[in-house]
Amino acid sequence: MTQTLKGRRIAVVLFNLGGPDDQASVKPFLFNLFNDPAIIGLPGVLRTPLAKLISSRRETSAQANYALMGGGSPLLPGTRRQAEALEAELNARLAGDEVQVFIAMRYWRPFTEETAVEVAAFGPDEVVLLPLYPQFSTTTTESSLKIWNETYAGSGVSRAVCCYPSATGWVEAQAQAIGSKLDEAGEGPVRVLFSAHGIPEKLVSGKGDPYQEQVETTVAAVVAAIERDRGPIDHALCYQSRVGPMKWLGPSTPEAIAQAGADGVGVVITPIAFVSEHIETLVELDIEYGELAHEKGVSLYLRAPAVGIAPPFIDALADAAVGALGRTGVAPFGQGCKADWKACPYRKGKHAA
Ligand SMILES: C=CC1=C(C)c2cc3[nH]c(cc4nc(cc5[nH]c(cc1n2)c(C)c5CCC(=O)O)C(CCC(=O)O)=C4C)c(C)c3C=C
Ligand SMILES: [Fe+2]
Ligand SMILES: [Fe+2]
Repeated sequence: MTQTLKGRRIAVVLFNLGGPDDQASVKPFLFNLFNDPAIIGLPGVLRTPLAKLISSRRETSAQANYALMGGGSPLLPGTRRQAEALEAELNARLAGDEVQVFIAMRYWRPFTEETAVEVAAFGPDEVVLLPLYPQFSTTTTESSLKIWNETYAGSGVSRAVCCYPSATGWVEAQAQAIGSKLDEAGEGPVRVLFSAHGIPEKLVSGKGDPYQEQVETTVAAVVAAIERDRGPIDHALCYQSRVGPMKWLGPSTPEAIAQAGADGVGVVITPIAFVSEHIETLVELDIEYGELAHEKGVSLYLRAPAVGIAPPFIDALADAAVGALGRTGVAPFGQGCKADWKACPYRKGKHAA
């Protein structure tokens, strides 16, 4: 049902991971990440000392990687650009209402807890919780929404967007970015590698985390959009950024790059679970895996940019926010969906809105 009531104050909260803004904040950022029970599922008495240990051990190498991007993460500036574009789009679509878009980061500033206070001060009639993760994972979306639900004490009816793995604008933005790189690649044999951030396999098999299934949904939709325009493409899904000793989802992106070398095909690689540029794209995909591709004899290695503020993607976010505002009779997170997200009516093909 479409809302017709005008003059509402609408807060849209964008959730993302956050990243250190300078070299000094690398260690506390890593501590916050590894101290999250959604990342390390141990009781606090064990998790907190472990998080201290891991963040100390990783500090120097992580600082060196952030130094390659000027010292800190570009995630917040990129997210601010997305927030501005979305706010303009939503205020145009919902003329008569006042829409303000906020940013809530999980592990660094602006912290979700701080944003919850800011949103309360805005005094919204409606709150839309919109993760900048197209695919739901317990490690990302659920972790962010949990903190939000525990800390937000302001006004308004809150509705969460669970995920949007096959939303039209998201898929089109991906297909366009990859299509441009395929044009650049020219005539030789090329494989499109869809690289998603990995998670431990145990989260999928044990906890039923829907992330892998939703990443596969995105890949299938993007491949269909590309093939609609250009005919069949060679493609593979792989997972990057493994951390720690556990078995993660595979094949890993380094394995997929080595395979491309062995098969004698060039590579167009695209981040399929990130919507902006940050350490995982600018350092891991561009520098580390670029060097690996060279070592493995991959003759062509091109990387498609993250969708950022590509108009179809901003449209997809706006569609999701407007869809959530008009939602009645569907349990938002914090009620039915959070308690039992496997039963979420917005899972699978129904996430487009
Ligand atoms: C789809 C998005 C993401 C998932 C799923 C995810 C899971 C996950 N991540 C780690 C450990 C690290 N992630 C790090 C950086 C990082 N991760 C994401 C997104 C997802 N993570 C983003 C957007 C970023 C970039 C932040 C930035 O500063 O630019 C890092 C820090 C960087 C590094 O040292 O490599 C770690 C560590 C785990 C363990 C995990 C699932 C269990
Ligand atoms: Fe859901
Ligand atoms: Fe991560």
